[in-house]
Amino acid sequence: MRVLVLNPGSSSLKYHLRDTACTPTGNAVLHSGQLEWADDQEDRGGSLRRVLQEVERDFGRPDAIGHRVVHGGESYTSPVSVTNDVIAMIRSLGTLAPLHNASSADCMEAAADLWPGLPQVAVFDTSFHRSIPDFASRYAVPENAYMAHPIRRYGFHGISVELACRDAKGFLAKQTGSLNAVVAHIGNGASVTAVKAGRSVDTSMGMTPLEGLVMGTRCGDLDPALVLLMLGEGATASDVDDILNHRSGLLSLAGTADMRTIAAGFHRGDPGAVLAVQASSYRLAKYIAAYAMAVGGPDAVIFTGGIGENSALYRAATLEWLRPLGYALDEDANRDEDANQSDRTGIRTVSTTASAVPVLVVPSDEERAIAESTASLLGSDKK
Ligand SMILES: Nc1ncnc2c1ncn2[C@@H]1O[C@H](COP(=O)(O)OP(=O)(O)O)[C@@H](O)[C@H]1O
Ligand SMILES: CC(=O)OP(=O)(O)O
Ligand SMILES: [Mg+2]
Repeated sequence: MRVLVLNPGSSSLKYHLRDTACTPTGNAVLHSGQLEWADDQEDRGGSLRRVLQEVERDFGRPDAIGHRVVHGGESYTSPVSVTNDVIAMIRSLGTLAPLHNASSADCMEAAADLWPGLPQVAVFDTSFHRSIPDFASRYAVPENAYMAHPIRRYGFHGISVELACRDAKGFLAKQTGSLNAVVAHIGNGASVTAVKAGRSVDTSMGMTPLEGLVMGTRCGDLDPALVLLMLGEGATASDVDDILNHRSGLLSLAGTADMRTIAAGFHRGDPGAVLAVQASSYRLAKYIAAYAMAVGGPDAVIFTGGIGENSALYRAATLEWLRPLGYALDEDANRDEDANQSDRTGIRTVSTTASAVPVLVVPSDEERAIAESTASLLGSDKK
């Protein structure tokens, strides 16, 4: 089945045309691309239509579309066929994922306009985290105070984390369902997940993708009283949203959210870049140590996502904090130039054999997982 996968991020849309019938290691990429979102909503619709038209012109109409949807709330625990009701629910959850959900709903409507009747499937980042127990997902605040949606930790990046675990399990030759891992998905958005016996038991993102790690432009964990102080000093809710979602994180510490630029600054000794690497890696190391407890001892720590896969500096800085717990980096294997040491799935080990826990780099492939889920829901995965 030829599935067009649409993966809208906060600032861009990644799209892949995949053939799910191919290859033992996964589905084949027939075409892929990325567009940067325009700020204005009208232009967004136009750029979306152009992407779909370009795919149709060069490859013909796909058999189905698979969408990555960041927030599925409490309603969606597995992939679903897209209907008008589903689109409305995804839009209503947009208050909890303002950088992502509206884009998914826009993609679904643009595709339905251009290709009426073409099957569309929504695959949710939140689904994998439905196994998190109440003691880890419940916030100690009154339930439902002022909120349209249940107050709890939903967690995100589940599509990426689930597939990284599946791939790592093959690499480590573990039995199905038996993997204990701590998975750090570090891209523009970043989160870390505790996986026990193949199921998510805790994750650093929360009710929204703002909690947890220091991200490209998002603050991650902070004292919630800071929000009250800002409001008290005259900021509006939208000012606070802009500050915490768009102007914080690495950007606020180093003046850029791009880890490549930060790494260059770090090696020059630029204080902002040094602080950004220290603060972001320290936050991740704290979570890894805590989640090692949550999973009852990990079989592996996994780095994935744009930074996790490509930044030797970020991985080395994180493991340095974890050295007192016996984690040991293999400096040669960790070098990005050594990425060709990986197996054919692109997985490689960057820790020494003496390390308390093996540390792996596993390529993130959300598009492969979404294409597979789409074909599977539509009953065509055997074709
Ligand atoms: N070679 C590299 N070295 C360091 N960082 C990199 C490299 N390539 C990409 N990145 C980082 O990966 C980030 C994007 O990751 P990605 O997972 O694609 O993000 P998202 O899906 O959240 O938009 C960029 O911010 C960039 O800093
Ligand atoms: C949930 C999230 O932050 O996604 P991304 O990393 O793709 O922006
Ligand atoms: Mg991403």
